[in-house]
Amino acid sequence: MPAILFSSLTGTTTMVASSWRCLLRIGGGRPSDSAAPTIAIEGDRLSFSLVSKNRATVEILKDCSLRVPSGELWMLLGPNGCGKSTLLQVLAGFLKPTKGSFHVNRPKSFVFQNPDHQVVMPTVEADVAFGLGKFDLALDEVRSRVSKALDAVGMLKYSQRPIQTLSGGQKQRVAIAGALAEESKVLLLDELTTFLDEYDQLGVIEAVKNSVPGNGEVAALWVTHRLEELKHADGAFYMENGCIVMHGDVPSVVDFLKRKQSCYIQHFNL
Ligand SMILES: Nc1ncnc2c1ncn2[C@@H]1O[C@H](COP(=O)(O)OP(=O)(O)OP(=O)(O)O)[C@@H](O)[C@H]1O
Repeated sequence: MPAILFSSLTGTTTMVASSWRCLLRIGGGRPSDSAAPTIAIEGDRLSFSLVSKNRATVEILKDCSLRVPSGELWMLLGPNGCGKSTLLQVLAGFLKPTKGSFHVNRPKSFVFQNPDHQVVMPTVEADVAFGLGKFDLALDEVRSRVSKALDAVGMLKYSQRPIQTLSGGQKQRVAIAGALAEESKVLLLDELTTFLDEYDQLGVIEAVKNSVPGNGEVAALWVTHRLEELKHADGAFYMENGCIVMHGDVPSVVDFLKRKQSCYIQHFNL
């Protein structure tokens, strides 16, 4: 653990925060030396069910198949309650699918919706360095990774700032920087902009776009209900009632959604 960065912490704080952070950065082992496959996220006929209190089986995901290539940002769209977050949690490994299989390149990181659930350390720099403690890196390497990651999300000039003075969007960007510092190959992003104002939304979108450079190894799957964010993606999946009913490049998905909207308007004679 980089002692200089964490000198203000007590051992107790570090231990508690460390076990908590395991939830965010999943499988943070060293990246594999083998060449990364072209597909970073792959799900094959994933289903997920729960048994309700009255012992009825509730199907939340039904036969969901998806593929996200390395170097691309894809969005997962759909109405409230259609299963987007559940699918993301299955891909993160938080939930075990009832049927189907999946592969997600590692290390993979999950960034939660609430910015206050992302950050655990007193300063920006310490928070980004936090997950690197397990790698036994030289201090120069830690510093270099932290600076590079903060630069990618546009937060380098805030490196010494106390975390609690940041806006929600800035906290999200610090969380993304933490994942990049660990050289995460996959970012699973759950409705990052829900609690943010317009300015912070744009900052987070820019941060994600910089983190997923076109020909790079990092892929991201972003759950959103904001259609205006679609224009930043390389492609999207559209879900309804637990199923992926459409996927494709952004123009095809936009066209599909416009046609859906106009059918709806005609149906209800609006
Ligand atoms: N633990 C649970 N017990 C019972 N039902 C659940 C549970 N988790 C999710 N659900 C149900 O599964 C469905 C899908 O939930 P999920 O949160 O994945 O949807 P979502 O598309 O992400 O919704 P939103 O856009 O509102 O966040 C919802 O109907 C939800 O109520």
